[in-house]
Amino acid sequence: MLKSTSSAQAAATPEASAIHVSGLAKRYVVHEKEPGLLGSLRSFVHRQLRTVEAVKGVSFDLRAGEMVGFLGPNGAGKTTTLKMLSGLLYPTDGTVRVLGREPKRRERDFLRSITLVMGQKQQLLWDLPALDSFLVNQAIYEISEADFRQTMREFDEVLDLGGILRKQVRKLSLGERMKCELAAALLHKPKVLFLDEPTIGLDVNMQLRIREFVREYNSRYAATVILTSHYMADVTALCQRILVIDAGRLVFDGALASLALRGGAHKSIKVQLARPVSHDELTRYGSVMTLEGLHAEISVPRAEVAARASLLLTDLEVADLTVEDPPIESVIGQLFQDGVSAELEKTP
Ligand SMILES: Nc1ncnc2c1ncn2[C@@H]1O[C@H](COP(=O)(O)OP(=O)(O)OP(=O)(O)O)[C@@H](O)[C@H]1O
Repeated sequence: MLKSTSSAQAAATPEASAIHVSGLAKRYVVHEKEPGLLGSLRSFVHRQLRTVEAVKGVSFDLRAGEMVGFLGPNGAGKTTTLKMLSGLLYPTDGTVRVLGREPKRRERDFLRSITLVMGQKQQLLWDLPALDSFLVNQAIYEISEADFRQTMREFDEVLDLGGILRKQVRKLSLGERMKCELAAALLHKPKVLFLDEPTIGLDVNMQLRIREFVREYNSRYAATVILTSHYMADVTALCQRILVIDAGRLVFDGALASLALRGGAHKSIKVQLARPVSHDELTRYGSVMTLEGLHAEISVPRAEVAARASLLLTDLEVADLTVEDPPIESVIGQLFQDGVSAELEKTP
């Protein structure tokens, strides 16, 4: 697994970690059945079982107050890992400690100090106003009336909950519901947050609002946060360190910047042309990523950016030219495409 030096230096020792994970593994045994009645009968007589290795020997340590992005393609093992960290699933193998406790024991103190928010699952009661679910949580977590009011005021400042708390949850928009879900999950002021796709399906403004809320909560309460998101903007806005998991294995643990640099052996030259140029013509300067009308994006080796840009400016009529790092999602996408996990496993 690849570790960037900066993160290795910053990494917590197991004893001092808010979250300590070592050799964590989860295997699911899946019952497989052919479709149809015949399949059901066959499976009744002879059960076909298959083992899915969802998480394979994952290890990392997080310091208290650290906010880490947990990335990986679909089915990589992110949700399974978060469920093990929050005690919803028993690990098949390995050690997990969250604030010194073993999640699978689901001890009272442990449950009071964590929260798991899953963007795709809802915890609020569907037919009741969100406020009713908040009151249920107030009772469950034994939050005093004064603390409850104070927390509601704080959350309202960032999330603007005013007009929506008394509406039936099923009548809320997705964004409004997500704001309430987050607030309800954090009412008891947990010290550790597992956020699984908290912004999924939300528009850009609402994503910003949720991000702002998470940032504010993290800085106000020094909470440790693990965040999964398919929106890289969430991760780049909130996390300096990222963990990348692929096919159940941790393939990168380090600074976001160093991953961008590692994957970014290329840069993008974006040009606005003054007159149309053919695709073939542009390939002389690099690999043409897009060409739409007079706008083109060309990927060039990092070391040759200056030379290629100056050639472009000399040869063609250019109205505007900018040089940019490729977006981090394309860097990560490229890493997976190149079969990087196999390659990185060999990296000491
Ligand atoms: N309850 C289950 N029983 C059997 N297999 C499961 C179960 N839950 C997850 N899996 C399998 O484990 C693997 C990891 O799934 P997981 O949900 O952890 O991935 P993920 O990284 O969260 O994916 P996504 O980004 O799509 O949510 C997948 O192959 C999935 O099919």
